[in-house]
Parts: sequence; structure tokens; C-alpha cells
Amino acid sequence: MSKLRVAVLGAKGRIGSEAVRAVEAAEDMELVAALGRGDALDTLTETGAQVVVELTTPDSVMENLDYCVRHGIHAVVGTTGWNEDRLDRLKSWLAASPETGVLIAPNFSIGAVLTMKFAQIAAPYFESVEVVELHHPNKVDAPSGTATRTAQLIAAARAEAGLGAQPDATATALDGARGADVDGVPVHAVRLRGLLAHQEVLLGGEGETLTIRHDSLHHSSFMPGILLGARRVAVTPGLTFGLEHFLDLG
Ligand SMILES: NC(=O)C1=CN([C@@H]2O[C@H](COP(=O)(O)OP(=O)(O)OC[C@H]3O[C@@H](n4cnc5c(N)ncnc54)[C@H](O)[C@@H]3O)[C@@H](O)[C@H]2O)C=CC1
Ligand SMILES: O=C(O)C1=N[C@H](C(=O)O)C[C@H](O)C1
Repeated sequence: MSKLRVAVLGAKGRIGSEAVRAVEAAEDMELVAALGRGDALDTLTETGAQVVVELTTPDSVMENLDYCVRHGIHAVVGTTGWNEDRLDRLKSWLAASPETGVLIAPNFSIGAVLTMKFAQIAAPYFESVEVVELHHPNKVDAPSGTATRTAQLIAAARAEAGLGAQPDATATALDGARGADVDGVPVHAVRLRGLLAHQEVLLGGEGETLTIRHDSLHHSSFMPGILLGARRVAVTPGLTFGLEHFLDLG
């Protein structure tokens, strides 16, 4: 059986360098390109890449995806910085290239995907909920893509259950003291040397609290999700948002 021809963008970065090793070690894949900032995207077509693993920066990801989709190269995207405007642009590119698949995964680790699922399930049963994400201090965006997605899923589950605004009597506060407001869910971002990627979802009801916590202790935690994404995106045209859809948890 022929191997899946995979390229990594952001190959010298923290997660990209780990992804290069994971693709090289996968028996059903061949690493055909490992590109860093400034390398020519035409290498992707010249090497016949079928799937690109995009692990760069929010300022690079759109240009890279524009190239991939225009050339019919499927993409597995871990890079953060997604908003409605960016998603709409990507969808319009995909509409013009209907055979191409793109997976955007706010988080590739199974524990983080389950955290989001568990938070979604728990959300309707608690009056209060806040998200705390904790990362290494080299991270360029805040709050994390995972925390933003988690808060959006919680907010949707609350709305569907008919829950209103959360109780909060705060009348005066320093800027930022109550975190970022993501669809009505406060999200707090900690940056601390020694950490990698961690998240807590704190839920509170009358006389009880529930804490859902996940810790990524090494970039290896993201690799099975990236490899699964590469295998599945090649046979899943259009946009898939969230690895849960490839884990039958969607
Ligand atoms: N979805 C997930 O599970 C995960 C997502 N991430 C996200 O992945 C992204 C990268 O994270 P890190 O590796 O920690 O950052 P990093 O800064 O260590 O790596 C990014 C790399 O991309 C390179 N780069 C920038 N523009 C490029 C371009 N146009 N073409 C090729 N390479 C380019 C940079 O030079 C750098 O080497 C971030 O958005 C981060 O939030 C990180 C870990 C897990
Ligand atoms: O920058 C990181 O490190 C991570 N980024 C992703 C995010 O913003 O959610 C995934 C994970 O938290 C690691």
C-alpha cells in the first residue's frame, strides 16, 4: 500500500519538530517536506504532498492554507487564532475546491478533547462556570484556542438548556481581573515558566463544585491526534472543526 505523503509547516517549532518525528516514525506515512518560516510553499507541490500539518503562527496560517486549498492539498491545522471572519474565508476557499479537506483542531490531545466534551455535558447542571488555562510563557496568544473553544461549547450548552447569565455581583474591578468574556463565560490565562498546556473548567452549583482538569505534560500528547487527523482528513472533504468528529465524539 502506498504511504500518505505528509509535509509539516512550522517544522522547527515546539510542536512542529515533534510532529516531524511522529510522521517519520509512522509506518503508513512518508515525510516529504519539513518547512520553516521563509521556505517556499511551492516545495509542497514539487514534493507531491497530499496532507500538510500546519503548526505555525496565527499570522502565517491563512496564507499557508490559501496555498494548500488552491492546490488541493489537505490540511491538519493546530495553529490558533481562529475567528468567524477567518473561518468564513477558509470556507469560501474550500467551496472552490470541494475535494479538499481541512481539519482545524483547537487541541490534538485526547484528554483535552474529552475535557471539552465533559464540560459540555456538565454545563447545563451548574449555575456558575469559569475556565482557567495555564501555558508556557512563550505562547503568543491568549486565551488559548482550546479555552476559547471550551467556553464556546459551554455557552452553547447553557443556552440550549435555557440558563441565563451567571451570578456575579462584581461592581468594581481592575481591568482583566474577571478574565476575558467568551460568550458570557469568563476565561483566565496564566503564563508560567515550567508549564506546557493545562486547563481547568470550574463549575459551581448550590453547595458543590466540580473541577475538570487536563494537563499536557509533553508535546507527545498531541501526536496521536495529529496522525489520526492526517489519515482522516485525506478522505473527509470540506471543513471539520474539532478532532472530536474524527473520534466519533462530535
Ligand atoms: N492544536 C493543538 O493541539 C496545539 C496547537 N498548538 C499551536 O500551534 C502553534 C505553534 O505552537 P508552537 O510550536 O508552540 O510555536 P513555535 O513558535 O515554537 O513554532 C512555530 C513555528 O512556525 C514557524 N513559522 C512561522 N511562520 C511560518 C510559515 N509561514 N511557514 C513555515 N513556518 C512558519 C516559526 O518560525 C516557528 O518555528 C500555536 O498556534 C499553538 O497555539 C500548539 C500545541 C498544540
Ligand atoms: O501554544 C500551545 O502550547 C498550545 N496551543 C493550543 C491552544 O492554544 O489551545 C493547544 C494547547 O493548549 C497547546
